[in-house]
Amino acid sequence: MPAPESPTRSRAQGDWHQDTQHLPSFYSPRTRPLDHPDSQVTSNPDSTGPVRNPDTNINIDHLASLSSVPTTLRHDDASSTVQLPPPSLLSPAFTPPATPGSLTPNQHAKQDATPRGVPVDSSIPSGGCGTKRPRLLDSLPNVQCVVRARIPTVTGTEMFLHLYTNDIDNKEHLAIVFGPHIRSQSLDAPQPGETELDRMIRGAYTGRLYPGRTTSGISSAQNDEGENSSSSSTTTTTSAPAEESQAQTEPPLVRIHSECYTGETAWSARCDCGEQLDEAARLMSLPGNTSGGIIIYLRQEGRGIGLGEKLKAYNLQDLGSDTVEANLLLRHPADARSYGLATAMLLDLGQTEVRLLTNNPDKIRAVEGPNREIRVTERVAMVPLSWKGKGGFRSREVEGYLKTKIEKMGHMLDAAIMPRT
Ligand SMILES: Nc1nc2c(ncn2[C@@H]2O[C@H](COP(=O)(O)OP(=O)(O)OP(=O)(O)O)[C@@H](O)[C@H]2O)c(=O)[nH]1
Repeated sequence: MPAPESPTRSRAQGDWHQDTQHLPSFYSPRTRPLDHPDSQVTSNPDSTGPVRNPDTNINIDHLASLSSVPTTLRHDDASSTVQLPPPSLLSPAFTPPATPGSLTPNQHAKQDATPRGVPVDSSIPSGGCGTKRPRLLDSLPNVQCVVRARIPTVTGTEMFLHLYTNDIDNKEHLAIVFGPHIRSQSLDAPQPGETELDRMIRGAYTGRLYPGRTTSGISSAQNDEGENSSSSSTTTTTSAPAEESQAQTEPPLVRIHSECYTGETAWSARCDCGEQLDEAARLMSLPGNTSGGIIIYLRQEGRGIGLGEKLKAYNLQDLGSDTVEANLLLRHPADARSYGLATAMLLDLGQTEVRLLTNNPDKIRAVEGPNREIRVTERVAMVPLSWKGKGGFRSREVEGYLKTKIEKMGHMLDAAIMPRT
């Protein structure tokens, strides 16, 4: 949310700077072979052959030993020889820098201007989304918004928090909605036998609640028809007031965000997740952004491996692996996430075109759905604030994390604009 500067996040910058001045800006921790004396990681004792990651069929032992081979580079402006991260067996092909969507726009003309995006088209190879095809489900999951509530934020902006259930997991996924015109069809659908108070309690009302309000503002015609009422999004009519049904001039800004307890709650400087969440909310709240915004907050902690496994991955990172290698060493895919729920939630919120805040090409294609139910018309890059000289934080860990995302996961961020130490 247009969240205030976290004191702890700011403090990390100073501490880090003292500790890491000697490191090159693109420093990325290297792995050690699994049999390194300092390593706590052991190769599979029961196995006589090489250990392979089930998803990638990559020989993990081989990967670890390859990663210890140094590559050297001499900076033009530095006299010391420094080591680059290891070459990767996993790197997807880079998007050529000149293709649409591959640029990293990092200048905003005015503080309150809407963020600049670049057009993308996932249907063509040169469309700025790489060439990898994510695995998609044949059909989208069913989602239901069960409750929504107004949340005034500490910066004065208001948003509506929508809580969803679905038919593929039992987690509470969220949509954080900025702007009064974006409404959930499944929430607004009248439910059999409910009263006006019931509707207001679950958030299916127009405008604002106030003490003594007695009607939800949404037509109860279908409700009155009794038994035939359904929560299906397609059969509902609502009577939203004029300001809520105003036409959108352009697609809303959308961020598909995956849960990160460490980065969002525990002040971690290992990743930029907390900053990205704050920045997405700030951009969506800018006065110049009249098309509103949606943060789809998916409960796929640790790129889908869960918090416990992510913490193990952090220990492996402290032992020298990068973020991809750590996942593979734990026998997980580099990225275990899916985005079908996000697609279904966006459709429920009435969106078929979005401007997506991301650097991740996989996300663009995946959120569009198996039949391109949604179209990502623009990509708005999430450039770390410290790269733009606009605050944020720096740490050796986050720079290694971002560098690995660029080099191994095809993230569309221009490493050349990463500030040097
Ligand atoms: N396994 C693992 N997960 C991590 C690590 N650091 C952060 N994460 C998780 O990575 C996810 C961050 O994903 P997003 O914020 O959606 O970002 P992204 O897919 O990297 O792409 P962007 O849209 O460009 O930000 C969260 O689920 C974090 O918990 C790590 O070192 N290992």
